[in-house]
Amino acid sequence: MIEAVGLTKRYGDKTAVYNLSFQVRPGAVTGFLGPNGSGKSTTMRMILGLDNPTAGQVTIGGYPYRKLPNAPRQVGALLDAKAVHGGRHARNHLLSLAQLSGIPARRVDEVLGVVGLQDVAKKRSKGFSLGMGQRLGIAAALLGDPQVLLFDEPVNGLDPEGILWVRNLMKSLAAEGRTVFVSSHLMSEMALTADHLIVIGRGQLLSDMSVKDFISANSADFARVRTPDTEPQLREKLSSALTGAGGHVLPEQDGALRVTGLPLPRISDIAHDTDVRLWELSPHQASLEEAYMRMTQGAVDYRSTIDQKAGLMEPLPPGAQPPMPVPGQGQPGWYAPPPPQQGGQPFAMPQGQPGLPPAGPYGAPAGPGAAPAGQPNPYAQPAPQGAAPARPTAAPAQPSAPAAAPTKSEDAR
Ligand SMILES: Nc1ncnc2c1ncn2[C@@H]1O[C@H](COP(=O)(O)OP(=O)(O)OP(=O)(O)O)[C@@H](O)[C@H]1O
Repeated sequence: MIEAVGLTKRYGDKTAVYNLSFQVRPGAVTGFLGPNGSGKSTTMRMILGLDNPTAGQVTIGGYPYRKLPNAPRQVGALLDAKAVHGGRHARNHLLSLAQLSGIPARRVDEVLGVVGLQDVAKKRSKGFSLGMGQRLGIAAALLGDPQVLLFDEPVNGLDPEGILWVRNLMKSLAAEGRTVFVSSHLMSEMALTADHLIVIGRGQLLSDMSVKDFISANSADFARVRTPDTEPQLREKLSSALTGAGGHVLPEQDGALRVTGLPLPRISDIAHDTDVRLWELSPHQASLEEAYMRMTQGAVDYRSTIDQKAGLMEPLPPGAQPPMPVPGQGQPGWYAPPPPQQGGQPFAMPQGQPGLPPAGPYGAPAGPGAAPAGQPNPYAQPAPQGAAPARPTAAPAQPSAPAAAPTKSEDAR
């Protein structure tokens, strides 16, 4: 088991991880999710002893990584697939790692087979594609047949078949009773791969629960209702009637209404009773991707500005309509509205925290992410009430590269 308690990491005045406490249990795949720069890699480096926590601690099987007996045989990790000597053959790369850890050479050939690189074993890794590099990194993680495995974005650059292979590999490693901790940006992929999810934003814990609980807490059903575009007053009329009947109504970007709290037949009856024609009445379920976006939207550091494409766009011909955005399909700035529980938490709380105090800054639950005694929360700047999170007007500076040097990452394997 991996256990973090009050884990905090500061780089100068930058707080990368703040008071993070969680457990990663054996026999399950635990997904580690968070937006760019939220502290996933930093946390993984601290787990692997590549960075020292500023405060708190993290242990594997009760030991900090550096004190773990025979660590390379107990813990395997893929942190940075590019942390490879490009001039070495794939097999030689693995062989050198194996020799450093007292792992027999035959194991190298076994893992090359497991990751499907046996045919390119004698090729220099600098000629490898992104996906082949990921496979080589996974082979290195598996080398010591460890009980604890950490993967930082293992599906990065893999084709659909590779993604499926990684998914099945993670599951089978967990089914063998191993501890599998895997970071990703892809909620949809994690929903298929992981049993448990830990979500962080700006270095703080946002959610710690099983995928099953995450789905039931966040996949609210809703109805999409459209009235004739040509008669906006009908939309207003229906909206008031639905609200009066106890529904919760929110506008969609394309002019439709998103209704929760009323079953479809009731919506239909209300429309009929108020003499409003409908162009659409359809059942929907908020996707996990939407729930994740909603959960992390206050903790996103790097956001694109709208590309104005000044002078590049063809003017629309007179009378033509711009293309309709499709809800949930990633149009810039579109987020699902909050789930139906009005006045409740915007998202479900971590396990074992019933009756938590109100959400902390950036939607972080005040419980697990709350400032430890005597330590001010560096993120505790009040967000403007009711306002969307501020968007930078210019692209922010590129975050500095993580500190883990290739040699260090190799040590961790
Ligand atoms: N060595 C370092 N020195 C200074 N700042 C750092 C260092 N390593 C990470 N950071 C900062 O800490 C924050 C967390 O970075 P980290 O790489 O852990 O995030 P992440 O969640 O892994 O991001 P991504 O999903 O983009 O890989 C970022 O703001 C980053 O700039």
